[in-house]
Amino acid sequence: MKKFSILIAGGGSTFTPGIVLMLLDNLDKFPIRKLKLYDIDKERQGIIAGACEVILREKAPEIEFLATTDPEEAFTDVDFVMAHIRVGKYAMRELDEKIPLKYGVVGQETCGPGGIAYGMRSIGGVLELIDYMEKYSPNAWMLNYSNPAAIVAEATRRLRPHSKVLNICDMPVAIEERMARILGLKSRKEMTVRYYGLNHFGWWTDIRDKEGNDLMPKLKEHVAKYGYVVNDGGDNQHVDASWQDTFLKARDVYALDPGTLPNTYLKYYFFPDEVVAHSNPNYTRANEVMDGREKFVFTECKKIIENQSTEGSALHIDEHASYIVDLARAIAYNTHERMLLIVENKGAISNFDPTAMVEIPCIVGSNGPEPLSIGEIPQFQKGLMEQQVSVEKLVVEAWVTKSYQKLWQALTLSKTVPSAKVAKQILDDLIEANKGYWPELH
Ligand SMILES: NC(=O)c1ccc[n+]([C@@H]2O[C@H](COP(=O)([O-])OP(=O)(O)OC[C@H]3O[C@@H](n4cnc5c(N)ncnc54)[C@H](O)[C@@H]3O)[C@@H](O)[C@H]2O)c1
Ligand SMILES: O=P(O)(O)OC[C@H]1O[C@H](O[C@H]2[C@H](O)[C@@H](O)[C@@H](O)O[C@@H]2CO)[C@H](O)[C@@H](O)[C@@H]1O
Ligand SMILES: [Mn+2]
Repeated sequence: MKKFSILIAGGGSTFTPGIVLMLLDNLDKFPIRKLKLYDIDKERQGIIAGACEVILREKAPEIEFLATTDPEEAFTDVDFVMAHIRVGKYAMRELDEKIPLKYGVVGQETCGPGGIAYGMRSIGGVLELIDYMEKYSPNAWMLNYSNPAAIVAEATRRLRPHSKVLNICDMPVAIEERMARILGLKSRKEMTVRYYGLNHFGWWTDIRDKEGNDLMPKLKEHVAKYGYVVNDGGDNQHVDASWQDTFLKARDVYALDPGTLPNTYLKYYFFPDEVVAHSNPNYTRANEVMDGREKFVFTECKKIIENQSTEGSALHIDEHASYIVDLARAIAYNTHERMLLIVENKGAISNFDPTAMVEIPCIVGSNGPEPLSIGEIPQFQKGLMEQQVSVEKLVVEAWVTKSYQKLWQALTLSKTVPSAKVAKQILDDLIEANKGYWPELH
């Protein structure tokens, strides 16, 4: 069996140890000969890498391991690049969230002005990774889950149309795991789903078991009462109260269109006033993550380094992330797995912009994804998606042409922003905050 060489780009990510543990747990399905980490922050990556080195020594000493900030060393002899970079790190996420809140607007990592600001930072970073990959390992595939995935995907479509990049998000995976729990199934893989939308902006229209039985009625009954909150508390990644609020709020999001089941992120577009009212402008999700996941992961990694052992470590396998192995296997072994990916519409949603990057089921094989046909979508979803996809396209246009005007239009068009005046105030603050990260706009 062929063994693969994997590069994790954004090696210093809080998700890296969980993903490495997950990869090691799946070696029988996806054998690895080399595992490399790449980041531009040597110090941050060094802590994660120090722990990963110990983990590998204990669990799979045969795998060659390397952490580097040198692109050539990182990207040479690689089969898959797993990309999860956060350009500007949590310090900039904090500003993305706090600046809009100053003006009474949703402050969120990937939605509204925060997502737009993050997009303007991420495009260059992700394109750079693609270029390194194509220079040093032209046969490799990039599995990209760097956010904001919608804007990044539009940028890759427009600026690197022939690159082997697959854009994917794990929010539907996390929700489907909850659905499986609600239904009493062992795994989300017992369900076959139909879903469409944009990234962090979509709906399930049909969910069946392998015999073809309709599972939507039971799920709807649950979601109408409890959203996606599950009795057993769910998974270990979403214990924070803010995530529980989001899963519960799906109940109200669902009420808007009881014919479908919604992605949790729609709450930021349907209930922005409530989201703002419940936000603390001085302590946002970025602060929660820095005080929670980041502190936890880095403390645990430092302990492992100090002890040169994982004994007693609280780091856990990121089981959610096994969708990444499914995706890599689909390419490597031509499995034809059915997965939700962010791909160019090209008529799959027949009454929607063919050039939009949409999140829909695809059959994935060695040649990449083959999107399934969705057909016509209703007026409500179509209207929402047209507005949102225009925001995403305008951001990429603004980045390419360095246009202040286009970015102002993007902010004004976002459903989360009340007026052009507020859009301009937020934009001017964001420009100041993002100096050195965004292209200079004129
Ligand atoms: N698509 C999804 O569903 C999904 C799910 C979870 C996380 N994510 C994304 O994964 C990423 C990592 O999240 P995190 O919370 O662990 O962030 P993090 O800040 O802990 O890690 C990101 C790392 O990226 C590095 N980085 C920044 N710019 C870089 C560049 N140009 N080249 C190489 N490395 C660079 C940083 O130095 C940092 O170490 C984010 O983009 C996040 O939004 C996506
Ligand atoms: O606020 P954060 O940084 O905790 O989460 C933001 C991300 O939320 C989603 O990812 C979840 C994912 O759904 C879950 O399976 C697990 O891996 O945790 C992730 C982080 O909580 C979303 O899909 C991402 O795009 C966001 O970045
Ligand atoms: Mn996501």
